[in-house]
Amino acid sequence: MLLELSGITKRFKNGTKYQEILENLDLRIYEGDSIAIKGKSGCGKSTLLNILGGLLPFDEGEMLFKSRNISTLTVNEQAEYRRKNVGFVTQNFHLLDDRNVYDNIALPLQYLRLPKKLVKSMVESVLYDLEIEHIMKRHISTLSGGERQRVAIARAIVKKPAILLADEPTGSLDEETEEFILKIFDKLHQKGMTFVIVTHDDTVSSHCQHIYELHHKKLRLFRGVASEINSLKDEPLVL
Ligand SMILES: Nc1ncnc2c1ncn2[C@@H]1O[C@H](COP(=O)(O)OP(=O)(O)OP(=O)(O)O)[C@@H](O)[C@H]1O
Repeated sequence: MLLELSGITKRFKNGTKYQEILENLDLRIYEGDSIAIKGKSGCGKSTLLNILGGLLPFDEGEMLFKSRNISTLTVNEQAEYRRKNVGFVTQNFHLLDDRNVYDNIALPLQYLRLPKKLVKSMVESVLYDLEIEHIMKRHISTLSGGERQRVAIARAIVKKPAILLADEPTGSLDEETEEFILKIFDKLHQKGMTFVIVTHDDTVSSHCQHIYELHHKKLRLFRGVASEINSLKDEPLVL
């Protein structure tokens, strides 16, 4: 198993009160899984994605990555976990506007201190896969939304992460660009990449093996293998 969440509870402090967002949530992710997470606005999808990515601490429970307990790692060790294993595609891309496409994609590899030659060949390979070689010298600020999204995906996958986390990856794209992005995810899935996509879009989730809904602070399975989720105990299974 790649990632295992057991009994995760997450609260945010708003003023003097605590708001519980996730309660005793369980999830098992196997290598090569493609998972969609749906749910109403504000139900905690991004919170869950940030926990999976090691960006957000939680209050109770345990998260194991390849049997290693992530919650007990130091801040530096958690940063290392993210750098090495997690690719993130966020809603607003978080690209560096004043740098070109090549530099943005190369950044995660530079953080890993890989040799320049290797960085070049890895960036070129992903530029080719995402059909964005022709814009590699363009500054991010000059790109369209669809182009930015492809660059954001390229940057997330260039280091071949163990898991790719994507928050509404087709959120503001037109149909044609969405189709292209979905083909990329299909190809990545065929190559064995594991990913979790937060999405409102049924077309996007239909490309995933397992579809969960975040509902009442827990996950319930919409489509997939029921034995892979423990939190179904209290929830109806909709197939
Ligand atoms: N840092 C924070 N401090 C306090 N409250 C927060 C924080 N981050 C998120 N929340 C609250 O937690 C709840 C869940 O937020 P989250 O962004 O995870 O929802 P979501 O399901 O991703 O929503 P959307 O679909 O609208 O993007 C919301 O009520 C939000 O206001």
